[in-house]
Amino acid sequence: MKLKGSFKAPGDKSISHRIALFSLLGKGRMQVNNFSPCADCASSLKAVNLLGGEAHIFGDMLSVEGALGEIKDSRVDCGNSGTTMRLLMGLLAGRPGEFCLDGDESLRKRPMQRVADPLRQMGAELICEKGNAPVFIKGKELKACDHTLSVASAQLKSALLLAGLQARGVTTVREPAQSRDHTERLLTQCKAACNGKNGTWQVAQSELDLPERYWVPGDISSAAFLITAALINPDSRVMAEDVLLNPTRIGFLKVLLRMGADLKIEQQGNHPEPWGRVTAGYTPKLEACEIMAEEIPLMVDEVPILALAASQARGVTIFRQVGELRIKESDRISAICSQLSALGVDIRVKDDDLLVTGPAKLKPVAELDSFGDHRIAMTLAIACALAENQANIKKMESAAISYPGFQDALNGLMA
Ligand SMILES: O=C(O)C1=C[C@@H](OP(=O)(O)O)[C@@H](O)[C@H](O)C1
Ligand SMILES: C=C(OP(=O)(O)O)C(=O)O
Repeated sequence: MKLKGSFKAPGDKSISHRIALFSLLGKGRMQVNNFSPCADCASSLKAVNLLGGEAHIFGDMLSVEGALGEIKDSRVDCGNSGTTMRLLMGLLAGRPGEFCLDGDESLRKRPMQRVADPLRQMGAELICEKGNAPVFIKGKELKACDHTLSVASAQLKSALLLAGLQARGVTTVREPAQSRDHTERLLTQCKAACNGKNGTWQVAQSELDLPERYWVPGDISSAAFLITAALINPDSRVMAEDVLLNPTRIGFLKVLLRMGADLKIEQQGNHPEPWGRVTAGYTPKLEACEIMAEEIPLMVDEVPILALAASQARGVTIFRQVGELRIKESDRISAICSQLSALGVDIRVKDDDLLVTGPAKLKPVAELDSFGDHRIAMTLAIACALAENQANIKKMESAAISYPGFQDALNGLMA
């Protein structure tokens, strides 16, 4: 299969979530262009409107009003979105009122204790039985805390920084390795009392001053599927335009460059975040490499598609310490191992390391399972395109959780 041409991924999901949810702590009217149309961000928008905010979407243009109105419903369904739930835990912990955050079957299995525990240290009152959703919150007056996180998680960091904006004193958050920094960037743009560097951030009580206009660059995590597809399919060359190039999100591009990929990264702007263009061309001789534990948070959502790239590289690619992937929308380690093995890939787990030996010739299969996980679904769709195999991928529709136009974008490049 040959892929040719350029494409624009939808607005970045992580940034879109934050833009929407932060409006609950801000003032002013904001117009957001290229807001993500995905199902996960729709959960955040719904939450904003229930919790007294005002968010209206027209195509990919979002209009949000910072002033808080009446709470319409304090029970919020976060759907499949871990980001919506965890950020709301931090945001609501210091708000007067009682709230209940729930989600779908997958979200109900994901750990919330890691957020609840440090929030309780700040005086928050939260109940999440066995550490899972539903999460009940009784808003309390919060006091600042100095947190040292045991896991590099941007969702956990963000929840604590959002709580810190409502707490008495200066809240410090230290992470063991750098994770995506959209919260820190946006808080700075909203003139919050915050500062920091190298994985240590401090915030003090502040209201957010929402920017009048905000443009969301394309989602590099969504673009990753089509970029990788071009690298592994003969005669292919694609260009991802207007895409986010934040250094804390492009770990997978750096790994692919180490593997010898024909990749060109051109930064074209720095506002509101670094963005530009990525060109990817077929690379017949990808070489295996070792990916260190501290690199994983910088590419955490790209591990499934990178594992497929590794299956086409010569030698053993080792992803160190990928345990966090077990607690995403599915157990992504088990999902990629079982599904790529079914396609004939030599893929194994040793402790928390993932080992992929290539190059593999993918074999045709009748059926594959995404386990309802969007990133697994899109990885398998790219694998099937490479194998020229029309397998039925169970719950392929889950791709819309982050990338509603995925199939059309892939077809468009194949035409
Ligand atoms: O903060 C965010 O927007 C996200 C952080 C990551 O999760 P963790 O921070 O829990 O690793 C990532 O997997 C998720 O897709 C989005
Ligand atoms: C893990 C993801 O999202 P969330 O944690 O917000 O559900 C993802 O988009 O891959």
